[in-house]
Amino acid sequence: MANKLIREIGLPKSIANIFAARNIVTAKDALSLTEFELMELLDVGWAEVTSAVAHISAIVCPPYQSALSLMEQRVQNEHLAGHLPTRLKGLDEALCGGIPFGVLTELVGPAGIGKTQFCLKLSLLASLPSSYGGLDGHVIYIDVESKFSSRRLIEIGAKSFPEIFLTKGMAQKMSGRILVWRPASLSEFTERLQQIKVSLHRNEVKLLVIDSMAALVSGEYEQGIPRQHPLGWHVSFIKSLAEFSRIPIVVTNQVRSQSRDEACQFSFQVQRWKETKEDQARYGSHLVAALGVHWAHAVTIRLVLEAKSGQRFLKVSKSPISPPLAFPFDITASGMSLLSDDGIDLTGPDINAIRSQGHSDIINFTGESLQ
Ligand SMILES: Nc1ncnc2c1ncn2[C@@H]1O[C@H](COP(=O)(O)OP(=O)(O)OP(=O)(O)O)[C@@H](O)[C@H]1O
Repeated sequence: MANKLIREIGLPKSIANIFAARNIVTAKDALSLTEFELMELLDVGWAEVTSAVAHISAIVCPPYQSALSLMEQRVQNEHLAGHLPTRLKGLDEALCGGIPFGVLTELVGPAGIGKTQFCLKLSLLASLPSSYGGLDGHVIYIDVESKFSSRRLIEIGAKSFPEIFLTKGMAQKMSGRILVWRPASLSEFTERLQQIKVSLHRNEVKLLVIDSMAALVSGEYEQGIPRQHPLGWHVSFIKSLAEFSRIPIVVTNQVRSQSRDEACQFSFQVQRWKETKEDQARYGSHLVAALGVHWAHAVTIRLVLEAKSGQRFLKVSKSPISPPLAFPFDITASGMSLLSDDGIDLTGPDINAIRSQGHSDIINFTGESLQ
């Protein structure tokens, strides 16, 4: 605004020419001087100077906006704040439409519980034509652990959307929209992330998946909690990327055992540690998300995938719009499916607990491994 050119802001030509002749080009140049200085410099009267300054100020100052007009703008922009439906009815209802645009959604859970399966399905849904309820866009899938399986992707597509995937050429078209990138190191990831805004725009990307964020720093936590968060910069950058690009960003996070040091760094926390141990005994969980508190604050939605008594559960553990809920689920050839769309209410430590009870019985998929 301050750099607006004086010749373009509708001053009477006679006075605009005098400003130009004295090399006062922008609104900022003019408003940096007092009226008296302007009178002296331009060699014009008080009335002309004050009227010109008032005109320049009125043009460059952002106008007041009423609360009503701000609300109207918000309603108008609501289409930008959309959702990617997961097609898991209970979850979509809880999240008021699905995975929201413009924020980070995290999937956390033990190995083999189904995080990648969920990400594959979301990628397909984002690439699907809008006539089929998709976002009709590209997906950038950052496959940190080389777990992405194109055969499994096509299998989920063919079983979930046979009308599209069994049409000639469509499987190629859909999978061609999913751009997979495997960073070799954290530094390569960091470098590429800095340029990703351009890729998101150029490729009309409608979903960004990072599977998994924790794997980028695997080993960092083995010696206890690091002093500085190794992904501190990335957390802020990815969050701002979601806000800037208005697309859903889904990241996976792994689990690790909670250490005693972590639960009671100070003497007053010893009681808390005892309670934690009791909760762990009661809830059968000693697992926490691999990336710590700093990361947890950055995510808007946390979905915990866990195993309890040999059954998989998907929990909405953090959401600004949904109460904490749990849905039993299964993984079939068509991907994840909820066994019930009625969420079970969660309270207390149950909300954040990450269990892996009877986990080994359910992750052992005996079918052909798809790469
Ligand atoms: N075709 C299929 N049919 C049924 N279940 C399958 C099929 N393919 C994979 N699974 C299930 O998905 C599980 C693997 O899930 P996934 O790879 O998403 O785990 P993850 O949570 O991403 O694990 P990690 O943290 O190790 O990456 C398998 O253990 C199996 O139970």
